[in-house]
Amino acid sequence: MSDISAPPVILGGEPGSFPHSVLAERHPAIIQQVREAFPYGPDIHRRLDALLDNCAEGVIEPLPAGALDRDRWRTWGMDAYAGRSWFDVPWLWSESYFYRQLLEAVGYFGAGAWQGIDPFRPFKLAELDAPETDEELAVLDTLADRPVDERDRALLHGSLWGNRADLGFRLSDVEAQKRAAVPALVADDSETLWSLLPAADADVVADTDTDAEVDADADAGAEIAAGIRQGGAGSGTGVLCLVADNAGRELIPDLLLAAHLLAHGRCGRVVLHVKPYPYYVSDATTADVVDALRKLTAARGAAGAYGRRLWKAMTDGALTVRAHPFSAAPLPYAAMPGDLRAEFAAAALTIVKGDLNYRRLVGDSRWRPTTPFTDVTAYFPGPVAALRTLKSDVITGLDAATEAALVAAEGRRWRTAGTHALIQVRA
Ligand SMILES: O=P(O)(O)OC[C@H]1O[C@](O)(CO)[C@@H](O)[C@@H]1O
Repeated sequence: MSDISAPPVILGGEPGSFPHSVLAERHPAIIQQVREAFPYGPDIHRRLDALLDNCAEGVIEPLPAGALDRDRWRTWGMDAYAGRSWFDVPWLWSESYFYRQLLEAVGYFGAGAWQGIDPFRPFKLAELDAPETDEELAVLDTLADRPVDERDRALLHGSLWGNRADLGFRLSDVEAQKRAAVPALVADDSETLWSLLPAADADVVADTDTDAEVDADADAGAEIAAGIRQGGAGSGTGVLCLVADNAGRELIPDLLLAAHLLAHGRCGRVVLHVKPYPYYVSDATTADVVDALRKLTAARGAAGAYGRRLWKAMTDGALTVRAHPFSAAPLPYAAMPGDLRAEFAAAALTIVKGDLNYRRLVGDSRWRPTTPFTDVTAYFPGPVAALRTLKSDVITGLDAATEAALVAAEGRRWRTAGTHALIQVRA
């Protein structure tokens, strides 16, 4: 193993740096958006004001004595960081704690009327209902009769590029969606990824049924069951852990990929890891999975067929949703607890989605970009793949020529603009 002694962790304190802008500009903007999205009463407005002041000038305050997860946050570093500036502690920690404090302010965990009300839900639903989402779903009809390896690639890339759909990112960077994505990946280990899963059963019929076919089927239940039997036709019995990132336009392609892998026997079961509570604006929770499935099942054409198949997969256990508390921890995955470690160890492959999960996977440190990804993820208990669009400074696993070309063309911008993407795998 080459040099993996971790370089300094990224802090948010350097004015002009990307992390600093997230703490100083994005977080106040998010407070404002949330405030405007609900008719909260005066108490919540006061608490949001206090959080706004606290983020700008104050020091990190501990969670209130009655908070149910207070002890957990103490083990995650709250005692060490309370009393210090938001800008002086690890950025991963302060950014994560901001979302926990925002939920505190809006009464998400309280005993009152706002308990359990996701402050980001209006933004997530608006995205799910956007015409762009329907356009993306309609593309599935054109894939239905393509060879399976073409569908493999299309659905993997759909899941990868779905990671551009990140509401927190767009809140602070309204131009983000307009910038063209650069299709060439900065690292592409997709062949290794496919090699970790049993070969697709090529005899399996296309995993999409058109509405016409569904209508022709007198018994919709039989159609759904047939879809699942197709899923059983391949040879894969292994578990695929899919560590989700954003809801809506990222989660839908993630679910489509899961359905495709199940349908072609490339795994026997998918465990979808989501956040236990609203986080980083658009991160997916169980409620968001249900919304995405409803969206799919209500769609026409191939998308609807995928939706029905996924719904059935959930009810019969082929697709399970998991909301482990550590999924919203302010810590790298290297610090994961034993039960989660055992789950990932037992999986044939864990696919980790998105920028935040990448930061947690490799450690939110100032790595040299050419530090091997396989070295920094050597601690991970099983084969792991990262699918990520680049939205923060951390990067590993580049070859020197790629790094040099990116720097020559864009300076540091390629790291945070959300225009580049990667697929990295440690087998
Ligand atoms: O939804 P994603 O891909 O995890 O992106 C969220 C990322 O956005 C950021 O806020 C930076 O843009 C990071 O802090 C975080 O890693």
